[in-house]
Amino acid sequence: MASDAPLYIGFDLSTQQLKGLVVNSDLKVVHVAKFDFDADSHGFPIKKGVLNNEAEHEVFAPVALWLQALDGVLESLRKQGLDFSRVKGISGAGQQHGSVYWGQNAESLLHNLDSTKPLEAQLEGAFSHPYSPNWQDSSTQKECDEFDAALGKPEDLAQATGSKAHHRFTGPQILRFTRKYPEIYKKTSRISLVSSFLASLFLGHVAPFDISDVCGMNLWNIKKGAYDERLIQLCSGGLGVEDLKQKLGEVPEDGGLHLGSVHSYFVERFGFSPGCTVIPATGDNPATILALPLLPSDAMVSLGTSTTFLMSTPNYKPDPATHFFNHPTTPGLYMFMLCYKNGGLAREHVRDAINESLKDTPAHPWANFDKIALQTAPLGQQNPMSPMKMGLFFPRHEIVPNISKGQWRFTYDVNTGSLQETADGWNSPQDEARAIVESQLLSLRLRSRDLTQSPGNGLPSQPRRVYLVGGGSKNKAIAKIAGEVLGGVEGVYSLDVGDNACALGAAYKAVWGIERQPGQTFEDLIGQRWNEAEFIEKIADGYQKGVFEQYGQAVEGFEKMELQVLQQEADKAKGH
Ligand SMILES: Nc1ncnc2c1ncn2[C@@H]1O[C@H](COP(=O)(O)OP(=O)(O)O)[C@@H](O)[C@H]1O
Ligand SMILES: O=C(CO)[C@@H](O)[C@H](O)COP(=O)(O)O
Repeated sequence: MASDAPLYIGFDLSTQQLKGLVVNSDLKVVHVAKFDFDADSHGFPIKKGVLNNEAEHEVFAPVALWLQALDGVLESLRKQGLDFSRVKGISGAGQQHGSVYWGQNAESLLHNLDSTKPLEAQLEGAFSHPYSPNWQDSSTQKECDEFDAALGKPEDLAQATGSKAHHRFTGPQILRFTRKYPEIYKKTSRISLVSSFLASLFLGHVAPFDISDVCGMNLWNIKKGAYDERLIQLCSGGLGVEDLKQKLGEVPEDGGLHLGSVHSYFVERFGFSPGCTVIPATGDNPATILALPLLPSDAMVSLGTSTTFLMSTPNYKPDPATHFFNHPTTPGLYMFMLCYKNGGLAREHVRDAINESLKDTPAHPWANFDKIALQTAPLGQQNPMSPMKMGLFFPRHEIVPNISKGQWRFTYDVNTGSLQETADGWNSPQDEARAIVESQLLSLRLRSRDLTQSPGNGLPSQPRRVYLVGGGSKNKAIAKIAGEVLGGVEGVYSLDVGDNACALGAAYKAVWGIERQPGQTFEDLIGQRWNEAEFIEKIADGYQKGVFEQYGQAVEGFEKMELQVLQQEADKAKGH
């Protein structure tokens, strides 16, 4: 490839780090840089990228941290020798739902960036509020109840916006903000999502929301393609409907839109070409499905801080337990998503408990966890007559099911259908290595079973392929169990970029935005350039007759277990 051939950057501003990944027009990765918030930042008392106010169930991140991270990633790419003048397009991905509150002087500070100074030094004053509510926040139960009731029932909100109300969704978060900080809200000039915040930095003015990421707000009526007036009215908290609309701004439909050229700050400081174009940044989950030409029969499981299950589908079938978003690039397609707060960090708790109980912290911290998970029989069953062990492991308040933090252990007798809450027969924490992975995967299987179809030949409904991405996708033990629980006629795959799928999807979005022919879809352009043999690897078997059916029976017990815990929690709340 010529030494002046075009390059494209995708950024991933997630919970625990910012990544920047550079690809060429052939979709090959040429640079990756990472800024780990806990390890690489200075001046912020964060843990796992966030701050907590336990008393109010708040979780939030300092916005200035992200500025420091962007300075760091760009410097790191420069050190790697990236020729910024070859970069033709920039796009990005942001952790979903988080909101950034810009102050009155934001546009002028963004416009007048001084290329001799880092971003953090000159934009700290651009925000009316220094923190962005994080997706792990659960402070908005009251506001969620109001959103769920605003159109009738939670089902009606899901039908309109793709999701029932969720603590982390931006609409309920903004409503709480109007109540907790009315004066700051009034002084806020614009509200960005984390994705549009990222695009704003490169553009040098506040960027519009992305057509997919806007669906994570409980404000956007997906079928109408417009904000829902009743929800905007509620969200404004009585502080002005038109004012809120102005703070939110327009939402362009085209995910490949040319938002404008990169700001001169980046041209002067890093040597970007003045013609380098900014393409809308989207949510981290929508970006993840752009990391490969995903077929509607495929499933992706993102094992990041959160666990998410993603499918691309032409069928809009909202349900209060799931999420639908506009597809980030392709009108007429939707993205189906399940999201769990208790993903990577919950598995880490079990991993650490096992290492502690063995008084052994191996060089590879997952070694004991993996070994024990693989040595344990599916569902801890010694033989088909013995009861299945299953549990819920929630160090944080979970999203689906909506259950507060806690840990529950059960046994389930398939032959009698009897379910018992008991730790008898459990060897903790050892048994929990397999049980936590199974628990997370059984929840995915339970909630996605209506979207999968039989691949033919009399086989049961299941995905064609399961693609694992995110930090946990490196883990072969988890991959093996994923194939056993979820199936996948062609197997379980990982991308050769490992945990960088989200940044890769953002970079591909930039390639498509710049190089597409008129009317050419993302799937068509990426499909033509995609080199399957080079880009993905089969890491585990998928469907295995016998064990898949065994987990099918476990799903029944798992559903019962969730309902029982939900009921117990509801009774506890009523003081029974
Ligand atoms: N070998 C591994 N096995 C299991 N989980 C892992 C492994 N390596 C990393 N992880 C998990 O990956 C998570 C981070 O995933 P990543 O996708 O990089 O983060 P983010 O959610 O910030 O995008 C961590 O919480 C960690 O538990
Ligand atoms: O809340 C959601 C999706 O609804 C999360 O998936 C966030 O988007 C953060 O993701 P990661 O940091 O785990 O990638």
